[in-house]
Amino acid sequence: MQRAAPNLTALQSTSAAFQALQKHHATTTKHTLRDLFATDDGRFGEFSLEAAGLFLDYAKNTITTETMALLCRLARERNVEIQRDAMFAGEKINTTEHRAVLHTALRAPLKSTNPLIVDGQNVHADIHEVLQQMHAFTDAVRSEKWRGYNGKAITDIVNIGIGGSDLGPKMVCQALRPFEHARLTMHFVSNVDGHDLDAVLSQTNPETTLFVIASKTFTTMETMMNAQTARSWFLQNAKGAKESDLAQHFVAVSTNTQAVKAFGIHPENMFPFWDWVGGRYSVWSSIGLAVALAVGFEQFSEFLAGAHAMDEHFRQAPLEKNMPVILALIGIWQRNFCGSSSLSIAPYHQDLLNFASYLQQLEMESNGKQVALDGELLQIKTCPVIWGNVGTNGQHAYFQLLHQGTDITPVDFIAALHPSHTLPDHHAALLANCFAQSEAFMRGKTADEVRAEMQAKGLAETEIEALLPHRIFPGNRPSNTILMDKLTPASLGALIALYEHKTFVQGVIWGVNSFDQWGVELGKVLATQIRDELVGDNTNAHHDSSTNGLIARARAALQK
Ligand SMILES: O=P(O)(O)OC[C@H]1O[C@](O)(CO)[C@@H](O)[C@@H]1O
Repeated sequence: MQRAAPNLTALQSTSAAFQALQKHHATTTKHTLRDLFATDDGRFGEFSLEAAGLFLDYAKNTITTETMALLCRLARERNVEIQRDAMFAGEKINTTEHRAVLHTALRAPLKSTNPLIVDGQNVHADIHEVLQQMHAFTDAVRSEKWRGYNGKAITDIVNIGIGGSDLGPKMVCQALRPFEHARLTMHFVSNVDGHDLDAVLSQTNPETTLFVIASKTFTTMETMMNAQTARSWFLQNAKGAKESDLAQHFVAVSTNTQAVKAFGIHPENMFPFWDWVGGRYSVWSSIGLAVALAVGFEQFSEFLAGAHAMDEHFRQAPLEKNMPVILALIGIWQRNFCGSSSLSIAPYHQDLLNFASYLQQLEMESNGKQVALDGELLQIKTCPVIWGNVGTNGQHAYFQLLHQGTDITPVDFIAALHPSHTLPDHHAALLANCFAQSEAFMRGKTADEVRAEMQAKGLAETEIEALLPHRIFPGNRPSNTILMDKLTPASLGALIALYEHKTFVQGVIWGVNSFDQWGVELGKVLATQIRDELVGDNTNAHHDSSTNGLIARARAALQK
C-alpha cells in the first residue's frame, strides 16, 4: 500500500545529515578542483551519468565520493523518495492550496495509462480528451481547414498570457524554431505595457491572425487587458467583421470556463486544464497549444514523450544515479554548504535564448520561500537567484565577474553535440568555447603560470609584477555540463523535466511547498488600488510619502 507523504518540515541545520555535511565541508576546502582532478583520473567517470537522452557531467564541483554519499543521506533523511512517489500518485502535496501536483500525468503515454483518480475524476481520461481536442484543432489550423472569418488561411498566432502561460510556450517555440510550420509566425504578448501588444498588432493582419488567450485563472490583469485590447483591435480593423466572427480568431486555454464564456469565447474554442497543473509546470497541458500549433501535434507528442522518459528515470533510478536528484543535491551543496547565492544558466545554443527566463520562474517562484510547509520560519537559505544568457554572448558581458569577481557563482552549461543548422565551422567553435569556459573556471591560472607566460613574451619584470594580480584567475569555480545529442522536441522535454524534478527535490529537502506562490499577491493587490488612484476619483492615497509622490506625478502626467 502507498505510504502517505509526511508533511514537510523545515530543514534544520541541527539535523544529523546536515551536520555531517557541514563537518565534511570543512575538510573539502583543503583541496581545490585542480587537485581533485590531478589526483584522480576516474573523476569524470564517477561524477557523470546519462538519462533520457541527456548526459550530465558534474565532476567540476568541489565534491568527493563522500560528499555525494552524505548528500544522498540528506535526501533520504528528508524523505525525497516518499514525497516523489506521493506526487506521482496524485496526493495533495500542495497543502496550502489543497491540490494534487500532476504535471507528470500530462505526459504519460496514451496507451499505458491506468486510471488516476483525483477528486473522483479520472485525470488520464480528461487529459486524453483535451489532447485529442488539441490534435484536431492544430491539424485544422496547420492544414488551412480552419480559416479566418473571410476565408483566408491563418498566418500569425498571438499567444496572450503571462508567467507560466507565456514563458513555457515562448521558450519552447523558440527552442523548436527549426520544426516550425513555414506559414505560421508565432508571437507572444505578456506585458501589460502596451508597447508589447502594439509591437505585435502593428505587424499583423487581423484577417489572418489567431489569438490564443492563455490563462489558468482567466483573471490575471495583464492577460485580460491585452485580450480585451486585442478583441477591440480585431473588431475595429478586420474589414466587415462582426462579433460572431471573433470565434474564428480567439480561442482560450484556461481552467475557468465561466470567465472564458463571459469574455465571449465559445466553449468549443476553449481548451481546458486543471487546478492540479501549476502555472510554471503547465507547458505540457493545453497551455502548450501555441507549441502544438507551431510544430504540429506529432512533435508536441515527442516533446511530452521526452519529458516522460525523464519522469520514469526520476521515479525508478536510485538516488545515487538519479539525474534530477544529483542536480538538486549539487545545488544544495553549493547553496547551503559552499555559500553561493546565485546560479548562472549558460545554454550554448541560441535557440535556448529564453531558457534562463523560463527557469527563473520555475525555480524562484517554486522555491523562493522563507517558511516550511508546516509554517516554521526557515533558518537556512533556500532558492538561489537564477539568471543567465546564451553562450557565447554571456562571455562578453558578465563572465568577467564569474572568473574574477568576489562571489563564486556556479554555472550550468547546456549544449547540443549536433547543431540544427548546416553552416560549417560554427558548431565546433561554439562547443570549444563552452568546454573552455568550464575548464577555465575549474583550473584558473596561478601566479606562477601568469608570470611564466609574461616572461615568455619578454615583458619587463616591473611590468610583470604590476600586471600579475590582475591576470591571476583563482579557479576552483564549480559548474555542471549537460549535453544532448541535438535540440529536438524529445531532448527539450527531457531537459525541462530534469529541472522540474531538480526543483521538486530541492523543495522537499528545504521543506517548502514548491507549488504555491503567495509571494506574488501583495504587489497585485496594491497595483489594483494604485491604478484607481492614478486614473479614477480616489485621490485620497494613504501610502508612504515616496509612493504618494510618485502617484501624484504620474496622475498629473496621465491627465495632460
Ligand atoms: O495563467 P494565469 O492564471 O494567468 O497566471 C499567470 C501567472 O501568474 C502567477 O500566478 C504569478 O502571478 C504565476 O504563477 C502564473 O504562471
